Amino acid sequence: MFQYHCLNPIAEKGLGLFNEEYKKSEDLQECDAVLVRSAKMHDMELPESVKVIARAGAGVNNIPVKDCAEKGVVVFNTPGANANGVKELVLAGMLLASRDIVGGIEWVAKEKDQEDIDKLAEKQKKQFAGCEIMGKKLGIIGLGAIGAMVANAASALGMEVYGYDPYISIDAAWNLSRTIKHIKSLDEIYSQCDYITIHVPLLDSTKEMINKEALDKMKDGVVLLNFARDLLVDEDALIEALDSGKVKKYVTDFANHTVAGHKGILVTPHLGASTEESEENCAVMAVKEVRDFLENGNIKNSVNFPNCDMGTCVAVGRIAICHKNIPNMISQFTKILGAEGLNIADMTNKSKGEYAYTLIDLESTASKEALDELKAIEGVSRVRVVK
Ligand SMILES: NC(=O)c1ccc[n+]([C@@H]2O[C@H](COP(=O)([O-])OP(=O)(O)OC[C@H]3O[C@@H](n4cnc5c(N)ncnc54)[C@H](O)[C@@H]3O)[C@@H](O)[C@H]2O)c1
Ligand SMILES: O=C(O)CC[C@@H](O)C(=O)O
Repeated sequence: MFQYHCLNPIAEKGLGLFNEEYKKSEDLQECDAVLVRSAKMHDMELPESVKVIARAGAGVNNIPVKDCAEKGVVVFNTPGANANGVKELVLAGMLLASRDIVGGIEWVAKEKDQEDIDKLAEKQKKQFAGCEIMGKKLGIIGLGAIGAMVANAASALGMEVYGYDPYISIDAAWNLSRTIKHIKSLDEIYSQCDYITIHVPLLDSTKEMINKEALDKMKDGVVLLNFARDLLVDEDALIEALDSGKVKKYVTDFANHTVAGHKGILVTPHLGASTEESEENCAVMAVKEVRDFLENGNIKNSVNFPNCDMGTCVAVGRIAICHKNIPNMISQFTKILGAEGLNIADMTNKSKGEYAYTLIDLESTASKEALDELKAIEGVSRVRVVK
């Protein structure tokens, strides 16, 4: 029996995929798995029982990913599962920034009791007029799941799309429309584009990448959209650029005291992935990842351990070892198992950066002593009997 705990509400369509072998628990103690959306986990004390965290979403900046790797806790996310939801809101954001739709709707609501509201509307509407996005230049920073979808959709709407992503995956590149201009320098995006949208993860290297220097290089009257993370933008510098007229509108999905209520800023309350479809897609993917990991030891879409798949175990036993990616680990594992007369039926070892993962199928059951010896190897963070 496995236990899981949800730190945020997770769509029932996903949780329904847990079978009778799983129990939802109201507290973390004794849990094998944690499911999370945006809850901040950096200061959370995780019990030793937690082996896996699944982020039902893309960004993992709310999770101490490296600390988890050190403790042998595998962290998953759900790449692409909410990308369409975000893409649609980005398109809406561009339209809201281009036409004063919000101002117009608010005006009608305010004047609703005017007898001649229809005539008044025709007179007043010029104050809400705007511009079209067709023919405008859109710069996209980050062409992953969301950026690539935004690029293709904006291109289909007649925008001239400039894309910048020095680390683009082959899959994302294949999915991009041929109309997207491949841009190799951010300066070109800044100097050419009327709209700029950012779709990169929040990392030390991307924090405040949109700063005063970047803003100064942008075209006068640029519209900036941020549906990725607020800390990617130096929002004090942004406010200055807005107040000076350099930036026409800032559309952000992240409410905070700097942006909320400020003229020229449209703020949504982190709604990018808040659609029925995205919430369900993320929950379904997260639960499948957790189940395959807990039941088979397989890893797919982890952000701190490598992909590793040995299917369902048909041997007598399977053990999973989280460890450092350093020399001499496999030989130490096989020495301990060999000394106990355990024959290895199958084995996989994969690495990702500093960390590695080994799955070993055995023709007989490993003793507690052998497991303890494996755990005691320097660089091993967790040994788990999967079967
Ligand atoms: N508003 C929301 O509700 C919401 C929903 C989903 C994701 N997000 C945010 O959006 C981000 C992107 O999501 P995604 O699903 O597209 O992720 P993704 O991993 O598919 O794409 C990120 C892309 O950014 C690129 N990148 C990384 N560093 C870069 C840099 N310095 N310059 C240019 N490109 C760089 C990567 O190569 C990758 O292609 C997430 O990390 C998350 O923070 C927000
Ligand atoms: O769970 C959410 O609503 C937001 C998810 C989003 O920020 C993400 O990074 O995927």
